[in-house]
Amino acid sequence: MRKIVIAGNWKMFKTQAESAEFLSGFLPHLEETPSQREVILCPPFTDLSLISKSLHGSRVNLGAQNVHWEENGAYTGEIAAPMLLEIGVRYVIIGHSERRQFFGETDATVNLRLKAAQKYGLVPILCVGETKQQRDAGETESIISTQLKKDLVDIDQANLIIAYEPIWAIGTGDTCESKEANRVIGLIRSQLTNPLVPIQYGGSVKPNNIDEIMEQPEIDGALVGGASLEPDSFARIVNYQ
Ligand SMILES: O=C(CO)COP(=O)(O)O
Repeated sequence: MRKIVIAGNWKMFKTQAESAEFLSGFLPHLEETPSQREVILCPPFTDLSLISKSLHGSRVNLGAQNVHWEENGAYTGEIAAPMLLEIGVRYVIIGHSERRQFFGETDATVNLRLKAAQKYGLVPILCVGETKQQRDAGETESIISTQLKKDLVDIDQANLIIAYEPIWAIGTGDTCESKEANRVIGLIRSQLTNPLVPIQYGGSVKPNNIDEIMEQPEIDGALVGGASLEPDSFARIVNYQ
């Protein structure tokens, strides 16, 4: 049985005060959440320490939005895995399209980050996906296949989550049709050596489409951006039927 994993990626949103307010609204909803569902919050680095303390004893796990590949060093602005582990982080998003698009992330650096995360015992959430232009040109399969081939060199698939995030569906309200997301996720799975890797869908996941998305047999969860910022909305997603 593959695990169901629902993660909120807060991107560059929420101060500490705002994240504390979120938790007080969100945590009580988790009493209704089926116990085998994994729930993860990935706030900005500056919120991690405070949220980690507030989550103590709760069933929510903590994730970061990036990690550097060295243990420490002269890398201004970067964060290393031991720093995350010490404050209770267990997961880390790697290769998000916003990192690839705006911060020069390449398949080579994604691979280095994945290796470092696993070396220190963090479970990476690897993001892959195509642009609108690539989809229109019929390149979806080849783009994703290349990303997987390059990103997953020497990666242990027993400790890995993948998120299929079509770039054109992120933050646009233009969700990928659930059957199409299911098809692409099936293709991703066919390229993996471990059939148990959870594969999430991400891109305009909302309370009104989560049920349909989670009905698809290949989809093992969601990586949620905008709709994870508001307690009731994220609770509705986590507690999908
Ligand atoms: O990028 C995403 C999650 O990592 C998706 O963002 P939205 O849910 O805001 O479209």
